[in-house]
Amino acid sequence: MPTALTIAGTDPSGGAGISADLKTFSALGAFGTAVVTAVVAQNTRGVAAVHQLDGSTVAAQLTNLLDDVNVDVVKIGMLGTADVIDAVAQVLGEREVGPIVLDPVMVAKSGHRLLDADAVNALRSNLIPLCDLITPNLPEAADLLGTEETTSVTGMMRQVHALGELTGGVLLKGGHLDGEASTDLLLTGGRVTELSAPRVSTRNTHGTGCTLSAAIAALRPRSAGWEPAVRAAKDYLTGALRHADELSIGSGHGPVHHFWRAWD
Ligand SMILES: Nc1ncnc2c1ncn2[C@@H]1O[C@H](COP(=O)(O)OP(=O)(O)O)[C@@H](O)[C@H]1O
Ligand SMILES: Cc1ncc(COP(=O)(O)O)c(N)n1
Repeated sequence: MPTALTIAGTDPSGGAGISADLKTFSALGAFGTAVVTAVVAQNTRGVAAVHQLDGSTVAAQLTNLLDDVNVDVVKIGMLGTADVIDAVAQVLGEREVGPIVLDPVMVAKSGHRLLDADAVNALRSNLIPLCDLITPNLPEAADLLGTEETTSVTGMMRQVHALGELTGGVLLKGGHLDGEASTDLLLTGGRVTELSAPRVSTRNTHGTGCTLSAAIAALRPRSAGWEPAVRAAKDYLTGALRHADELSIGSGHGPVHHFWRAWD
C-alpha cells in the first residue's frame, strides 16, 4: 500500500482540508499521513476563524515525519502564508519524497481568504517549481498568472499553456463554469487532454478540489502516468458528488461522499 502525505489545513465539519484528504486516501487504498498548516474554525456554512501555524512548526512536523516514514506521494493544500510556503519548499527541496501534487488553495467556497494575498508570489516562485502537478481552479489560475478569470474552455486552453511555464504538470479545473459538463484540462508531457464529466446538480460541493487532488495523489503510485491517475480520480470525485445528497451534514454546502464505493 502506498503511503501518501497531506500538508493542509483542518476542517472540523469533515468536508475539506486534511479530513477530506485522509478519507480520500483511505477510500482509494493509500495509507494517509498528515502535516497541519492551519487550524480553521469552519463548517458547511463558512469560515469563522483561522489560526495559522508558523513555518517552523510546519517544518518541524514535516522533518520529523520524513526522518522516520517513507512517503510515496505528497498532496499539498492550504498553506496560508509565505512563511509556511517557504518552510515547506525548503524541506521538500532537501528530501527524497515521491511526486508532489499541489492544490493552490487561495479562497474557500464561502469567500474567506485561506492564503495571504502577498503569498501568491512565494507560491509561484518557491514551491510550484518543485511540484509535479498543480490543480488550480479558475480564480486561482487567474491569480497565479496575474490575469482575468476566464469564462470559457477556449480561455482555459490558453491559460493551461501559460501555467505550464511554471511547472510541467497542470490540471486546470473548470468546475466554476456553467454547462452540462464539468470540464478540466490536463497538461502533461507538453500535451493537453480535455477531461469532462456530467455536471452533478447538488449544493454539497464543499471540498471538491481537496478531494480531487488527494485522489490523484492516492492513485498516482498505482498508475502508469498522470493521465490515468487523473481520469480515475475524476471518476471517483464524480461518484462522490453523485452520492453527496445521501449524506446530510450541516445546513450549508455539505461534503461529498468519500466512501460512496462501499455503499454503491
Ligand atoms: N457540480 C459538479 N459536477 C461534477 N463535477 C464537478 C462539479 N463541480 C465541480 N466539479 C469538478 O470538481 C473538481 C473541482 O472543481 P472546482 O470547483 O473547479 O475546484 P475547487 O473545488 O478547487 O474550487 C473538478 O474536477 C470539477 O470539474
Ligand atoms: C482547510 C481547508 N482547505 C481547503 C478548503 C477549500 O475548500 P472549499 O473551496 O470547498 O471551501 C477549505 N475550505 N478548508
